[in-house]
Amino acid sequence: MADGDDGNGLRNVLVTFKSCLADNQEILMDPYLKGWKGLVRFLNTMGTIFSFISKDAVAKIQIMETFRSGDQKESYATLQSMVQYELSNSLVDLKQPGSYPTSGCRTILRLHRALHWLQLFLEALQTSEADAQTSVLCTDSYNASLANHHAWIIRKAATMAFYALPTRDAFLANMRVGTNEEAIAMLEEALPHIRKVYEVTESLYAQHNLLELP
Ligand SMILES: CCCCCCCC/C=C\CCCCCCCC(=O)N[C@@H](COP(=O)(O)O)[C@H](O)/C=C/CCCCCCCCCCCCC
Repeated sequence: MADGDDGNGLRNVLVTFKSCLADNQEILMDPYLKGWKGLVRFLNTMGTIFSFISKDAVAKIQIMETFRSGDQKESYATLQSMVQYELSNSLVDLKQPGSYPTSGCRTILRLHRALHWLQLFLEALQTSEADAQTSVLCTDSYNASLANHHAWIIRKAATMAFYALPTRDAFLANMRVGTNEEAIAMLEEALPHIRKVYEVTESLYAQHNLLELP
């Protein structure tokens, strides 16, 4: 099984985000990346039309995994230690693209924005009516989050791909956590942890003026 999925469907993937938060409120890098890997694995079950999205996510996960296995791996143990290390060593392009196009801060910012999309999408899915269209839920969540940071061509391609999403029933079944009711209950359980990870990261990035990294 790939990381982030032990064969019991999306429950284990989403619950991974619960283990991101250390006792000192820092965000642990390894479970954060493990959660993303599980999400990408789930996305890959939706069809090749989503490949361009999963490839970008995989590339970003790999950048971070390389940091986590390199000389400075301890500096990348948490999002907080990464920010501290990269800023104090001037390893981040703060205003315009330059010498550090794949800094950890920049790379995590892209995943962080995508986590906001995920939060909004899961909230919409959880509260939606049985006849709701997943493509509409996904488009609305995307437009309220990630789309604001994407070029026109990416927005167009993403919005087109969303039309290929399965019906709400098929989507919930694909999560492999039991009945629709059980899947919705699982979302309710996982969402507070995803929200918390998003909020702590948002606050960390805001505190260091990192929310608009090029
Ligand atoms: C119970 C529901 C579970 C839902 C599970 C969803 C699984 C989603 C898995 C992965 C999400 C993909 C994360 C994409 C990260 C995108 C990062 C990004 O913004 N990259 C752009 C900017 O990067 P730089 O150029 O600055 O390096 C890049 O341009 C993007 C390229 C690809 C297109 C990204 C579109 C993102 C749409 C996200 C919605 C995914 C829809 C999944 C539908 C289930």
